[in-house]
Amino acid sequence: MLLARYFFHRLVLLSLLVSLGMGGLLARNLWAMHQNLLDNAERASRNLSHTLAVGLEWVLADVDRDVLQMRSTLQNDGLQGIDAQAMLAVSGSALLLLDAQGRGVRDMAFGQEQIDLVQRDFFQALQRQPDMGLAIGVPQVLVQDSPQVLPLARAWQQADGRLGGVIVAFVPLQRLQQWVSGMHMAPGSAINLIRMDGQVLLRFPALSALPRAHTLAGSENLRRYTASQAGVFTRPSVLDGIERIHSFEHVTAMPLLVNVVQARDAVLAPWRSSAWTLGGIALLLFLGNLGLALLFVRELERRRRTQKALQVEKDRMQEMALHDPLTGLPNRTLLQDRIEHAIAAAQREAGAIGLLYLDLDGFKEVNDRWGHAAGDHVLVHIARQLQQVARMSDTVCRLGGDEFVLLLPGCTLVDVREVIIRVLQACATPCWWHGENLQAVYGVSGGVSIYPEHGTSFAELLRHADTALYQAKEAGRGQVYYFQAVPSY
Ligand SMILES: Nc1nc2c(ncn2[C@@H]2O[C@H](COP(=O)(O)OP(=O)(O)OP(=O)(O)O)[C@@H](O)[C@H]2O)c(=O)[nH]1
Repeated sequence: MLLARYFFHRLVLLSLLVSLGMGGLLARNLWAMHQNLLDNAERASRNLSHTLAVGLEWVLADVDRDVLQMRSTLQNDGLQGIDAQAMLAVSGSALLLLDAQGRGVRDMAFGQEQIDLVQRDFFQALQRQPDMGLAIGVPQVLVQDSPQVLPLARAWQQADGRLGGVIVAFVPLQRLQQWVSGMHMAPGSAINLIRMDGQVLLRFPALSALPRAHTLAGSENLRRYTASQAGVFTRPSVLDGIERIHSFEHVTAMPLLVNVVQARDAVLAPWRSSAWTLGGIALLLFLGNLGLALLFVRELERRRRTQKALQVEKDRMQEMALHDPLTGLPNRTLLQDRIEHAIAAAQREAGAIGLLYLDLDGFKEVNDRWGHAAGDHVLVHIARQLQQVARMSDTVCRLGGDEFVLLLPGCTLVDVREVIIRVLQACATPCWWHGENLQAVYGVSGGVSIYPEHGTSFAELLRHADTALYQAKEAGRGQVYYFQAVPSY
């Protein structure tokens, strides 16, 4: 409950607000870092895929030029136009001429005329659709124990339009691999060479789990790859479902594209560790801040309580200093203060003040017969009676012992008579003590002085009222005298 009250203290709320502000700022910066990292990764991937696409185009277009050159010779001059020298590929790749049945007609690399490639994917594709242009096969081994090659093939047609055969160039895979082999790839990142139909031709670094005929055909990723010349997007990979940043670019004039994929998790790994560290520090600062604010508020509360207790004590002391502890009536000190204020007011307004000095008769006997407690009871009873007859502006005071004073501002010599009657009646009311009426034993005598007739100061008025009281007692008790010993009732 107390903690809940502390919690809603302005200081704590302020500290929460400051902490929230700082937290917001930190979150904003972390978010900016996060976005920067992704942007940088995208930019780096885009640059890399662009460089690779341009480089591949440069190499493969060279090879394709050789193929095109041979096709034009074949179509113009037929087979006899091909001599050994003419078949030397300028690009340095091996060239092979297949007849319409996929058998080797002439080759510059292997010197094998009996080679049969009818089952190879590129040959079958061209056989089905001779006008498809450049066909690119999956990396393959041409003859046993030779290194893997990437086939680039085109059909040539005879004068009558029939398929004359296929010219195929083999680009050693090693030649392509050596470009990328020096690159350092982060975990989960890869470079892929993909045919437009979705067939993955090459992947670096090679995945041991990569299926031989891994194809993206029919996937959303392939749809995006083929929808534009180049681009970047983030999606799970087809192969393993890991979320990756995909940057791709088409190899100009080839049914090929290059993509660079980076695992989003790996890209964000350094950010994540910074975020945890900064988040942890921010949380500690937040808790520290909150803790300090709570401690501070608790200290403030403690001081406030102490001050309140001190004030209560001070008020109590003041009350004790100005009031009678038995009856709670103002004491002599407060009476003096009130009279002086009343005199000042009366002087300003030419008003009057009555002072009625009362002393119980036979009070000692009450004490003697029934004990001090009974005496106290009588004193409290008289105090209450006097308070009841007094007006709001009057002051009933206990001077000490069995002496009471009534300060009656605005009360003239004429008015005081009525007050005296009421006071004497009030004091005559029964005062019961264990079934006995103590009032049968005591009575009351009084003396009156009036401002300004009988005095203009507290001391003078009190003294004269006391004198009148003395005279009343002398005259036989149970009566009230005005000063100058004129009996009033
Ligand atoms: N119970 C009680 N008695 C008190 C207190 N203060 C003074 N007294 C007693 O009050 C009495 C006052 O004395 P007196 O005024 O001579 O008593 P009295 O019998 O009224 O005499 P007269 O005034 O001459 O009629 C004394 O016995 C005091 O001890 C008090 O606070 N409580």
